[in-house]
Amino acid sequence: MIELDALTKRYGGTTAVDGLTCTVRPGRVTGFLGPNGAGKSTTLRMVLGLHAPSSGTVTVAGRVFGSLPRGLRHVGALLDAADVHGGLSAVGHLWALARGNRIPRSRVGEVLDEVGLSSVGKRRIGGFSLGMKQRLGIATALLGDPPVLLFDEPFNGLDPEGVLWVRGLFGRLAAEGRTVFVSSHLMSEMENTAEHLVVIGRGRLIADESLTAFSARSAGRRVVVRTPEAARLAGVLAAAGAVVTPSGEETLTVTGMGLERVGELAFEYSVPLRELSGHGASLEAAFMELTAASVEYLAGDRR
Ligand SMILES: Nc1ncnc2c1ncn2[C@@H]1O[C@H](COP(=O)(O)OP(=O)(O)OP(=O)(O)O)[C@@H](O)[C@H]1O
Repeated sequence: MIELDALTKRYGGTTAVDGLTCTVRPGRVTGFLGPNGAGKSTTLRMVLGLHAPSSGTVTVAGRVFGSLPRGLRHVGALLDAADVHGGLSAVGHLWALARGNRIPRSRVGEVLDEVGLSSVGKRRIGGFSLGMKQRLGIATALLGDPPVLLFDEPFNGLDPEGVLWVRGLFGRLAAEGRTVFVSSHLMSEMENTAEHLVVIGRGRLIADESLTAFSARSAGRRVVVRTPEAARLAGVLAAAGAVVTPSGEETLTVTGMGLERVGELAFEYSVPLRELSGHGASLEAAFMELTAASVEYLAGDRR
């Protein structure tokens, strides 16, 4: 597992990662979510020992990763798919890495097969599309058959078929008992990918919970109630602190009060109901709301 303890990184006056504490567990896909500039890449670089923390610690399987020999066998990572030597072939690139990490050559063919690049293995990487580079980056991460895998924005440049394939792959890797930590700035990408979420904003932890718990929190935010006595019910609900908006002759939209309480009050005041339903914000909207205060740049500078 990956353990972050009060992990902090400062660049001059900017605090990119600010006292982050969490544990990323094996056997499930953990989504690492945050708006642009939240500190995701910086965190992943510290996990890999590429950047030293200003304070706090991060360990992989109980050890600082930089101190582990033959790194690719312990942690596989896709950070920046474009960061490859364009003059090499995919096979050449992977061979070089396999040699440096004492990984058998046979793994090169296996991982190219796994990511669907076998037929272009001998072609120069410089001619690859962004999606092909993403696949090569994933092949690189898988090369050492590591128990811990990090992926920074792996969906970038992938077509819908590619997105589905990556989701399936991550699910399989997690089911094999590996730790799979995947960053994204889009909740929609994580919705069908991750089982657990770590959400950050401006370098700070905002949420560390299952996707189910996150969904439950965002569901039922708006209650729609239909009754022939809409005006009377509106008065009762407003007096109890809800914000009530009529949306039709018999229909009210209620916020600031849960579905159960609306039902209880209607019962208490003998208001007959024809509909009582909870409507959630989309997960994307819930995520945006959660991180709104920590977005680095807002359109129109609405800060
Ligand atoms: N080498 C650096 N020098 C100075 N500031 C940096 C450096 N690297 C990152 N930062 C700053 O740290 C903050 C976090 O950046 P980081 O790239 O980790 O965020 P991110 O969540 O990965 O964003 P994105 O989704 O845009 O990739 C930003 O304000 C960024 O400008």
